[in-house]
Amino acid sequence: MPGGDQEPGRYYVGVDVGTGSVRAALVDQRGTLLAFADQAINKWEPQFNHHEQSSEDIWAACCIVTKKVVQGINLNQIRGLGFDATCSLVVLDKQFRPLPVNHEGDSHRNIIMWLDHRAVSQVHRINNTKHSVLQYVGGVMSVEMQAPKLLWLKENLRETCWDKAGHFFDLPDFLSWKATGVTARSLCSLVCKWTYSAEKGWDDSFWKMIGLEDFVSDNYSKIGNQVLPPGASLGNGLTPEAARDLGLPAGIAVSASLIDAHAGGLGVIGTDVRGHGLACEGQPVTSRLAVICGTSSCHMGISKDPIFVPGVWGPYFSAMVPGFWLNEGGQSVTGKLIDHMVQGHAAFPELQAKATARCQSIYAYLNSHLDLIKKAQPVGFLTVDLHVWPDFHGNRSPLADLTLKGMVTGLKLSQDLDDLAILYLATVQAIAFGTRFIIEAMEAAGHSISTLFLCGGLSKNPLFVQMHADITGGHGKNEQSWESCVSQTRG
Ligand SMILES: Nc1ncnc2c1ncn2[C@@H]1O[C@H](COP(=O)(O)OP(=O)(O)O)[C@@H](O)[C@H]1O
Ligand SMILES: O=C(CO)[C@H](O)[C@H](O)COP(=O)(O)O
Repeated sequence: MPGGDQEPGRYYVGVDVGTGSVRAALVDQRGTLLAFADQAINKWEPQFNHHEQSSEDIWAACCIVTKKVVQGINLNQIRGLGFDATCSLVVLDKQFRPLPVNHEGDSHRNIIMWLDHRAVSQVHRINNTKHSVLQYVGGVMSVEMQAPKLLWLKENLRETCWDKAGHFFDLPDFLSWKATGVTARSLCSLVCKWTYSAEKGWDDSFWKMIGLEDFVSDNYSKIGNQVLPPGASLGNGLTPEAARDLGLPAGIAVSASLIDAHAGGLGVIGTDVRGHGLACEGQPVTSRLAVICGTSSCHMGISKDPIFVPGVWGPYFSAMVPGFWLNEGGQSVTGKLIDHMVQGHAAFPELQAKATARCQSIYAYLNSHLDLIKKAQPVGFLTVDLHVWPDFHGNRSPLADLTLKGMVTGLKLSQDLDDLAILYLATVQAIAFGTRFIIEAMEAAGHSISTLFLCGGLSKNPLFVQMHADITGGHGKNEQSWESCVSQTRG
């Protein structure tokens, strides 16, 4: 029986909502993974830089994967359920029905996704205020945070959305509300994406200064005036309605949520490394950097005292590890960029056909193709005259410049599979240099990092992991002192 020694098994269900899919895991009381399921979710891009999703669609996917992982177990032994998700903005009316976040008036699409860059004018105006809350987001607010998106809705969809809205949720908090009926928000989402302070709460002057005084006058009821630490038990647990949807018994404990990157960071940063000869063994946990790499990459470093890193989000108190400050560096597109480069190349159909013939993923095929063409030289040398600048969706950290664009130099007229493989390698290397750039900024501000812990979909790619180890390893230090571990807690 899963989970069992002599004592009856106790089970826990975790639901992870990424950008491209929803995953559920069933674990026992020791954290052993017993079952896993995933389900793709829909995304819409009605205009360039507008990215939308549907909260109903995402909830339905959560129900499908949860039902799958609990198949065949005694449901009465399930003790808890928790959610993490991307920090996308969910909009509901006063009766908790979806509202459109688009000009088409399609209320099914009621989520502005985290990577949506529609609120450029709004975020420039917010940054021009130089308000003191901006110190806690790296000095510059990102267009991917919630305040500029809310202002965009007020300025662009006043009648169809803003005036009717009753609730604006971060997606992780939407999911815990949907499961329990409790509208309390997680400290994780409010601190990291909404300018809430763990110590001082909301800052009225910020919302008034940016033209969203509406929230102050109704005591923040639409964006959250009850805040709980991640992991806190919500209300009376799973409601009968949500229990029916998910195929679980009513009343199971449901915890306040985490943002997906923070759940991944929490999952890997405390890893027991004894006996692996890693640089961080016996060192404080603050010498570790969790890198959560999926559609994007998030670089999570913690400290005992607040550290202000220009262009790196935070410091956020208790937003990931209780009692520690968090700095969060990030690259807005990494997995998405690799997919974009590979799928857009003229040799992509040939790659697909060859990978399928060998029953391999395209990335496993590309990695073995690079091994073949590198001959005796190290694989990294294949890109001596081909270089990629990876900011195709702006630079989240440490430049904090959403206007930046991508670049490729060194292109030739040929477009065969060798060219595709080398372009893929150059893209992976560029992303790894981006990580190094972020670490350098964090170290210049006071962090001291010796070991990277990778998780997420890209950590399944050995080339991605190796390039991160090689490229961050020489970073002004003893070459031997840097290492990368891979721990797959997600995806
Ligand atoms: N086995 C693999 N090898 C290489 N890349 C992978 C593999 N599995 C997933 N990926 C890449 O990881 C990214 C998705 O990671 P994931 O953690 O699922 O993302 P998200 O949480 O954003 O939905 C995609 O770009 C995908 O191509
Ligand atoms: O901003 C975030 C975390 O702070 C987003 O949730 C994240 O970048 C999207 O995550 P993923 O790449 O795993 O889908």
